[in-house]
Formats: sequence, structure tokens, C-alpha cells
Amino acid sequence: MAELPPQAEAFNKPKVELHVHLDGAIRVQTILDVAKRRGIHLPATTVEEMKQKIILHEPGTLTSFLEKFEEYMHVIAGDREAIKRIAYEFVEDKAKEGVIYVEVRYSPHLLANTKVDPVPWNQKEGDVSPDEVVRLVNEGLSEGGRAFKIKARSILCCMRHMPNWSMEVLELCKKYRHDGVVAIDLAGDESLNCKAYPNHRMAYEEAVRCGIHRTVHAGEVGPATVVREAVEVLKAERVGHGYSTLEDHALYKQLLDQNMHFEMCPVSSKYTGACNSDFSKHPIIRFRQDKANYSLNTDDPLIFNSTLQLDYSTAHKYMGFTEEEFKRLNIKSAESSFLPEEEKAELLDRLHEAYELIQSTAF
Ligand SMILES: O=c1[nH]cnc2c1ncn2[C@H]1C[C@H](O)[C@@H](CO)O1
Repeated sequence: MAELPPQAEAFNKPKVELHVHLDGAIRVQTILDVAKRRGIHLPATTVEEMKQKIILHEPGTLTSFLEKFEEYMHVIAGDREAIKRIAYEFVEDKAKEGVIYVEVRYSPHLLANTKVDPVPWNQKEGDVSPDEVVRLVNEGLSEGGRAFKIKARSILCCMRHMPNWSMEVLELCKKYRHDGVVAIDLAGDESLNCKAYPNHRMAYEEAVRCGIHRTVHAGEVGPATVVREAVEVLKAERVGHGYSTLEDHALYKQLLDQNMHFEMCPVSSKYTGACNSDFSKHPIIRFRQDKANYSLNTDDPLIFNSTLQLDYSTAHKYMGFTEEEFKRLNIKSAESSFLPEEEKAELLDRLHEAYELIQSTAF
């Protein structure tokens, strides 16, 4: 595999990103600024020091990774200006990475401080509800979209350990379905399955009835049974991560045949311990060989100290990805996006043009 010159981008063309957490993609400087304004004490005063607290330096576990959010979420949650600002800055950062369409996800409840039970991050009860969080994020994303000339939509997350929030998340998806919100997700610790927590299932059943798009984190660190449950019980249209699908041959074949989309996050999968840290043995290689439908995504670039370029260069350098495959997977990502059909067609036109492909090119 040809080595890239230092600083060169593995794929310097317009990209689509479908799996990135807003609360895992905040600028460290913003956390420091907001903490200062709100008089919140942090264990660090410079970006470098704060980064050392937040980023994962070694491969760990999903649980140790999820604990990292406790370092800073209390700074942003419950603060209107901060919530809008992180959404706006997120769009700016994505535009710089060459992303032209992004679906960004978050839990409205984890950024609220009222009408949420329990109030997260040991905050005092305040007056920012999950509903207002969605409005603020929408404002930040649409102002950012206009300023930086890219399109950003959002996905609202249910959390596996908070089943009592799930119906409220679904209601927010319905309320804002024509105002920036394109789907529902289920994030958090995969060992908590839906049989034990029927509220998630009820929310997803209602999503199906209302035509709300659905993705589910499954098969990241959990077994293939979680993927099966996501697809068969929750009727997921896309799978978040899904690496362990490979353990169940029949399921893998079925999902390949169904053209199921897998939202893959190579750098993330190393640091969460989801996959072997030797990228040359990564499950994505198998998905690529089988011409599966998948995207490449950052997941939580703040915590992995990463960029989308790093995911692409990792795929290029250690997994043998070519320019042609990058084009193919971005076209697949656009096709699997949760945009309405007309907007999806426009996005596909833009990619075909940028990649100098004729419309009928079949991958
Ligand atoms: O990679 C992940 N797997 C499962 N849950 C995750 C991952 N990245 C972030 N989350 C959780 C923590 C966030 O607070 C939440 C909503 O974005 O989703």
C-alpha cells in the first residue's frame, strides 16, 4: 500500500458522515470557555491539560469510554448558549473535514436540566427541558449549515440504561420530524437488552407506525444476538457499528442480501475495545471484501482525539482502502441517509459530480 505523504488526506473529496455523537464531538476550548463563564471548576485550565483528562490514550472498554462523558457534560448541559454553540461549531468542524452531509446524534435528556428524571450529571434542577435542547441544537445546526454551506440533520438517542426516556425521545422525533430531526437511535451499554427493557421496544414500534427512521447501536461490543434483536425486534434500518454480525453467518448473509447499512467507526472501535487494535485484522475488511453497505464515521472525535481524516487514513493505510472504495462507500452512505427522497437525490447528484461518475455507475 502506497504511503501517504505527511498531512495528505486519504480521500480529499466531499464526504457523508452518518454516525457521530454531538456530545462526543465538542471542542475542548468550548468546554473551558463555558466552564469559566458559568464559574464551574474543572481539574484543568488549558486545552492540553483538559485533553489529557478527556481523551482515551489506550484501548479500553465501552464502559470506561462512556465514563469519559462525566468529565465535561455537566459544563454544557442545562446551558442554552453552550448547547447552541456546540451544534454550530460542530458544523464548522465537519465542513473543514470535507463533509457535505452529516447526521449527528445526541440524547436531548443528557443535555437538559428539567423535565428529565433523573436530572443528569448531578446538575441542580434548572429550566432547560429536552424539548428546548432539541430546539437549540436545531438552531445551531441550521445556522452552522447556512454559514458553512453544508447540510446537518440530527438523530435523537434513547439510552439503554434509561428506558423511561424512550417514549419522550420518540415524541420529540415526531414533533421535530420536519425541523431537522431525521431518526431515532438507541445508544449506551449494549448488555442491557430490550427484552429486559420493553420501553425501548415500545418506542421503536411507535416509530415504525409513524414512519420515523430507525438506527440502533448493536454489535459494537455486544454479540450478534444484539444485532439480530435490533433488526428483528426494533426494526432498525441501519446498524450502529455491527462488527459482531460476522459471528453469525446466517445473519450476516441475510443483512448483506437486505442491503442493510452498517455505520462503522474504525478509530472508535480500537479505543472502546470493540475490535482488535490491529487494524489489519479489522472486521471492516470483510465488509469491504463483500461489498457491504457501510459508512466510515468518527463516532466521538473529542474522546478519541481524532478527525474523519484519521478514520479514512487508517482505512487506507492498514486496511487497503482505495479511492474507488471511498467513493463507493460514500455513495452507499448517501443512499442510506435518512433524508427525504428528493434531498437524497440532490446529495447523490453532488457526489456523482464531485467523483466524476456518471449517474448510472453501479458499485
Ligand atoms: O460508541 C458508542 N456506543 C454506545 N454509546 C455511545 C457511543 N458513543 C457515545 N455513546 C453514548 C454516550 C452519549 O452521551 C450518548 C448520546 O450521544 O451516546
